[in-house]
Amino acid sequence: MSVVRTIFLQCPAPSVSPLSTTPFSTSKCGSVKFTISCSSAVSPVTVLNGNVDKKPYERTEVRLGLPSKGRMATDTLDLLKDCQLSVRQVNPRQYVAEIPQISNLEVWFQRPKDVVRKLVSGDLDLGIVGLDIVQEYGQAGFFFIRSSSLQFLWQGDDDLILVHDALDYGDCRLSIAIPKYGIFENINSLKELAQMPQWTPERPLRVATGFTYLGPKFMNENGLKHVTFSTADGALEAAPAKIDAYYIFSFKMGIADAIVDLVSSGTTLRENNLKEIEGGVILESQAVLVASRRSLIQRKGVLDTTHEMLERLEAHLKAMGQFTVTANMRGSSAQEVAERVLSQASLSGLQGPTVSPVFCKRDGKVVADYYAIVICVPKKALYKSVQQLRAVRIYS
Ligand SMILES: Nc1ncnc2c1ncn2[C@@H]1O[C@H](COP(=O)(O)OP(=O)(O)OP(=O)(O)O)[C@@H](O)[C@H]1O
Ligand SMILES: O=P(O)(O)OC[C@H]1O[C@H](OP(=O)(O)OP(=O)(O)O)[C@H](O)[C@@H]1O
Ligand SMILES: [Mg+2]
Repeated sequence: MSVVRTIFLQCPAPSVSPLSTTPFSTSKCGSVKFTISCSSAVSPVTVLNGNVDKKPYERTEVRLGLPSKGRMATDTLDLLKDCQLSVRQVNPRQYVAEIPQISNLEVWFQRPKDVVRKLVSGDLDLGIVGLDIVQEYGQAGFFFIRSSSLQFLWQGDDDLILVHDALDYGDCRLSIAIPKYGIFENINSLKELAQMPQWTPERPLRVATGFTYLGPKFMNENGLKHVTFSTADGALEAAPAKIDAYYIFSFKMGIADAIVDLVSSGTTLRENNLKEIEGGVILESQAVLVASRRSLIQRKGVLDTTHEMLERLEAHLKAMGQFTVTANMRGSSAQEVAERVLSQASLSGLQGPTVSPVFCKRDGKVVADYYAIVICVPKKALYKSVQQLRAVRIYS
């Protein structure tokens, strides 16, 4: 198994900063006004989610947070299983499990947002969640790595490290959506939405969202003035069980003009007569492996565990993207068959093909009229490659 990404940490004597805390909500984001539709008034209280003990670093085990429920839960366990990292949960009702292949690793099942909060608080060292959740709840800052190698020099002050930013499931986007009807009928871009004369300080654009950090931040960065936000927190307890229901409820009640929510197939938007607009995608998201920066630097075993996981994930994801195509082809020699295959544009970059004679007995003699060729092609090139193999009469 080859190491595709390696982590190389080189840091000056690290300083231990005080425990980070996660604010309950963003009360202001630039000039965008932000309101919360909870029944009780929200004062600027700091709510600790995680270890309030000042010595979280005394534990010796490495902790990995995984989604306890929701659409990411099963897919995450399946991915780990495919990487020979099966999670052993002694009792499905228990929130702590283990991965026997990695010693000293404890798995904690948590809601996705709590995985991120606990990474920031120091209760977890590693986690697998959607990028949307990392950006929304790890807002203290994270270090984004987007290279085929994780070799980096330590810099910055960020709490979270994106160790793997594309685990290939949980694909969705965080998007602004508006009604297809009424005053929005001819509005098809963020620019047009921003320029609507309807929005004033007295009558702002009202946006319902569960993304109370990313939503206002995006509006602010894109120069949308006169916007207020309401969130489902609190309202959820009152009646609707689903956040979608809260949005629809908000439209029906006339208390929201737009939403900021996750979209994948677009079915939910279509069913509710809503549409996305040009320039309204806030974030493209998929499952990621994220780590606490402090744990990577300070806690014994975290770096090794991260290496091990990364190596297995990379090997699996790389293999998933490759297909082996085997075909028999008539030819006069292995060399001639190989030349024919490599004459095709989309096959010529291959390191292969592997060509082997296929023997049969004719007139008492063992002969090889056919050759078996094996090529390895990326998933994206599969269709084209098969077409090109057909073009050289591979299946004669
Ligand atoms: N429609 C979707 N298609 C694909 N991935 C999605 C979709 N909706 C959400 N996701 C991804 O799955 C993650 C978990 O979403 P899920 O709906 O399971 O949990 P949740 O709504 O955050 O749960 P809860 O609010 O109950 O804790 C999201 O953070 C996102 O990354
Ligand atoms: O584009 P689509 O494929 O229709 O998916 C989008 C829906 O998926 C998510 O909701 P989810 O089903 O997770 O329910 P939730 O509101 O309870 O989180 C999201 O909040 C959207 O409502
Ligand atoms: Mg959801």
